[in-house]
Amino acid sequence: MGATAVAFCPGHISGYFRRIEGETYAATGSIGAGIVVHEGVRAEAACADATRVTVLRRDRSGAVIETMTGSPPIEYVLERLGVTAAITTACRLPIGAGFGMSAAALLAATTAVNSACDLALSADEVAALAHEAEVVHRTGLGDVAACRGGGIVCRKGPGIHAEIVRLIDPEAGIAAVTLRPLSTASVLASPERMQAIAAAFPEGCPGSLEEFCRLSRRFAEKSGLVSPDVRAVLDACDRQGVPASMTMLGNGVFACGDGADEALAPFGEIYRLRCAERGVRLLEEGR
Ligand SMILES: Nc1ncnc2c1ncn2[C@@H]1O[C@H](COP(=O)(O)OP(=O)(O)OP(=O)(O)O)[C@@H](O)[C@H]1O
Ligand SMILES: CC(C)(CO)[C@@H](O)C(=O)[O-]
Repeated sequence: MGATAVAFCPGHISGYFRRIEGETYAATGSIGAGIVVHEGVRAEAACADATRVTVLRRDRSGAVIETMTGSPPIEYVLERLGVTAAITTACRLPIGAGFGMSAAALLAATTAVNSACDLALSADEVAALAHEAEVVHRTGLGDVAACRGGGIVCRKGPGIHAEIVRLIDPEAGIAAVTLRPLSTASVLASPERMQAIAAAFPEGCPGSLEEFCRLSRRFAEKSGLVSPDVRAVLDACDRQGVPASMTMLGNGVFACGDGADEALAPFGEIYRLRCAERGVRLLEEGR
């Protein structure tokens, strides 16, 4: 085992997006809006003789509830860097539920490996690699760009260098539930779905959490992505006058403002999330 490092990256709930296809990975991604949330992925890395990635899910109290081995996008980054490392990621939010866990895991793991293995990559180089891995593995398009910082974000171009408007509002809180996982790759690989998504894209950036919820809902309705079980949750929110939309891309719902908890309570475990003020960061370095 070599040196170790720990990094954290917040998650990101995408409310609406449009894919942008470029000539390179860097020019490929999405535009759209989302909210960076205070919960995310913590990654611990140690430079080692062989690569091993362990993925942990924890419950509210911190106890491990699921352990998985391997993460193709993270392994891709290590290969591109020509290093081997032992990496453990841990998150409380579910994977495949539209909380951007793949991007958060990639940014946190790459940041930790950069330090543990003394690679001296810049923050831009770390993010470019994480973004490339997302595009190659179809696990996301705009989440890496979003969770480099905090806020309610509006991405105006694809990739990590495009303009991003960030509305940092620590008071902005949402509640979310997830019904079952939805593979991001399965949606991104479907030309019909991508066409409906492109046609549903609303112009403009949200000026508030409330507007973000409203634009997201308009997009969700037009996109054809709302499944019957997501519809039942949205109907319940509508009946109670709580703005809500679908987590992109997961079979889940996020609801904004007063009454959000009560509206979502019958449908499963509620994740109470605050708008994050900061993005990915290194937490610890050890020799
Ligand atoms: N916490 C994590 N640690 C390591 N790898 C992860 C983690 N979360 C996701 N991944 C990798 O990303 C793959 C696909 O994730 P997927 O894009 O479906 O989920 P997500 O990013 O949580 O959801 P979404 O993109 O809809 O927000 C997983 O199979 C895994 O390889
Ligand atoms: C494609 C996507 C919805 C998956 O989470 C997200 O990466 C985005 O908004 O580009």
